Amino acid sequence: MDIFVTCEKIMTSDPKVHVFEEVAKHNKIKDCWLIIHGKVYDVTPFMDDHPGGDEVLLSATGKDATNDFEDVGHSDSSREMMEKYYIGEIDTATVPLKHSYVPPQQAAYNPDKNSDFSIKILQFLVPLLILGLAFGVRYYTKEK
Ligand code: HEM
Repeated sequence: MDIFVTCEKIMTSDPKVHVFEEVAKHNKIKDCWLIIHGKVYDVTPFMDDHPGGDEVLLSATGKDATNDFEDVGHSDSSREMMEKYYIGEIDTATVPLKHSYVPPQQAAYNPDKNSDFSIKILQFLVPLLILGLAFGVRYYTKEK
């Protein structure tokens, strides 16, 4: 009876909650932990057998690997397989936020800017200069 109560306690007891910093340390072939869908998996025994290879599993350590896992389109059987490696939950508050891309600030387009103004002046002056030059050449080379 006592054993039954102990077993029930273990099965219904709260899962271990890991902090990100601790999970991220397990980033080796012989010691590899992953965070997928808020759960922590110790996939060390699975490294050699993972059909996608051990390199991808290693590259998914030290971060929330949910997107990497889902991007592959893992089968239902692979999801069932995961249960074998489940070792607890992740304290989501400790997971660093993803850096989202912030586009560089661009100066608003302003047609009255100085550079635009000088281009307009040049557009007007250059043809005048060419015309003046042409008249000058004609004047000095004219037979007297
Ligand atoms: C506990 C975690 C994981 C388990 C149990 C697991 C299991 C499996 C299984 C059984 C397959 C064979 C295909 C299928 O049945 O879906 C597979 C393929 C694959 N997995 Fe995982 N996987 C895990 C995590 C990951 C992660 C985090 C990544 C990515 C970083 C990954 C990348 C891949 C790749 C690239 C393939 C090969 C797909 C192909 O060539 O068709 N896996 N995985």
